[in-house]
Amino acid sequence: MRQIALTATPAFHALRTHYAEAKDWQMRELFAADPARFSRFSIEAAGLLFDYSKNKITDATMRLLVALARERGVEQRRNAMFAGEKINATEHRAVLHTALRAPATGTLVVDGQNVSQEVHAVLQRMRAFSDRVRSGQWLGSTDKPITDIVNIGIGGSDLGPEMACRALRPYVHPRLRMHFVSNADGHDLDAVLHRVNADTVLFVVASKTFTTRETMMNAQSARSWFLRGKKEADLPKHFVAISTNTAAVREFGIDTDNMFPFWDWVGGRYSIWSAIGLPVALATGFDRFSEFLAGAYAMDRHFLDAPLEKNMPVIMALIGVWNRNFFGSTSRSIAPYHQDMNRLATYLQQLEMESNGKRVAIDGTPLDVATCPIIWGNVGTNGQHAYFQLLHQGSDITPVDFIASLEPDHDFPGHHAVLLANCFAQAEAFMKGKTADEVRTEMRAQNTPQAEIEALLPHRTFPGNRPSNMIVMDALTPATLGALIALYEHKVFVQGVLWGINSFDQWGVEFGKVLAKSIESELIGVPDPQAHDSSTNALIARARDALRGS
Ligand SMILES: O=P(O)(O)OC[C@H]1O[C@H](O)[C@H](O)[C@@H](O)[C@@H]1O
Repeated sequence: MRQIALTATPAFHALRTHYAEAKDWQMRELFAADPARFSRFSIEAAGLLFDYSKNKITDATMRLLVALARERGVEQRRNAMFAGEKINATEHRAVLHTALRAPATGTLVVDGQNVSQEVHAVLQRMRAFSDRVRSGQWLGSTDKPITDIVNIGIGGSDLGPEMACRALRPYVHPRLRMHFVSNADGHDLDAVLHRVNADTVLFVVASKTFTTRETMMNAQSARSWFLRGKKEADLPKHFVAISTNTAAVREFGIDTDNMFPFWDWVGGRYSIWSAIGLPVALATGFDRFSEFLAGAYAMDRHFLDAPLEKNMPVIMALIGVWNRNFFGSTSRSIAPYHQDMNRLATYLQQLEMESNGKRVAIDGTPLDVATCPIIWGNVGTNGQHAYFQLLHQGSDITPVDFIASLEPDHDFPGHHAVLLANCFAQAEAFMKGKTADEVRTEMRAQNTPQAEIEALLPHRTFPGNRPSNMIVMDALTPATLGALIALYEHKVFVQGVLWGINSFDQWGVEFGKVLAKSIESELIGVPDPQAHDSSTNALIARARDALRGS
């Protein structure tokens, strides 16, 4: 079915007209004119405060943006997703990661499956298994408790569990060390295997398809390493699998009793809530994992129940579209002011860019608007000393998502006030900038000679008027982390609906994989110069020489 292009909607036209005026607004003036701006443009839900007042918006902007969301059918699409309709049209699949965090009381039937019953049956198995490992009842082949858990997976089967295990570091069991191996590069596995002992290690092989080359290779190599000093019969105590593909797990040699299933209606980048979250349950305990799910569920309820005008994911999505499609921002920087969130930006890269990095609409027609911006970032304070220069004074305007947690989980005096001060100051500085007059006054107070003041003026002024969002939580807990991730998931969903794309496929990833397969066979077998350009041929020839020599 053909759908109307975003740019053809009346709401988009109205926004274009509005933008002609908005493009010259100065946020400083907007703040000065309205003392209630913060309360007007902030929302609280599911333990998060979302302050979007430092964007170039007014009430009129928000009315037009919300009208756009209505015109694009955000509410209907949202309801269709939650109801299990096959909204992933190119793969004929439902999109039901929200069912993974819903309470056991509901019934949701998809293709004759009672989804909620199956979800909770697997959760119970995860609870039993993680309890046994954590309590030391699950013993390795020499009757010792597990000390090291090695998750082998990539993409959605790696980024979520690693991000969450790091973010929830204070909750991790003191006996357990968590490791994550994803790269086909053998150095990744090598580094981890040097740090673990075959008697006390548990490998979690995580792959939705159980065919992903990197993961299968790492799992095979881990298995061979293990069998150097152990017997096949020892494997079940040290290898478990998470997958949707039972046959492939069995073929790999993992007992399907030690397999935790999930389903094709869970996209890889949305799978942290499924059995893919097992490392999180192992590390922090099943009760904490349940709180993580409950935090996400609280955000789901908010997304379902709150009117669009006060709906955090909807507003966040609309602000993103306003910056992307009207102000032309090409990237968004993620700046968590929390060291334990140091994998968040990487996680969000997959969530956002694999979901919305598309250039055709769901009906296959080319889009005439830009879609997902480039997502990047790092923990805020470290970013300040690396790339914030560009954010303040560079030629591109990059909106920033600041994320702060008010209560620390350590007792070093002074640190947290410094951290929060930096976070809030950066957001203020992006908004306010520093005018030439302010620089002059400041430099005169430092007795700088007039000629030097004038020479340095262009370098020391800040244009400001640069947008940012601020997300604040009381503390980084399993629940607030769950709510935060669900917030971003729903934001991505709403943006997909606004742009009219399918956020749930990833055909773009396949092409390189197929080419790699044919080059791999040429590197170790017979080269086929007809198949490539001169650059690729030369690179293959060079690598063949090196591989022969090694
Ligand atoms: O879990 P797996 O089937 O091994 O897939 C791992 C990853 O592989 C692909 O590259 C997809 O683009 C990702 O969405 C997925 O998360």
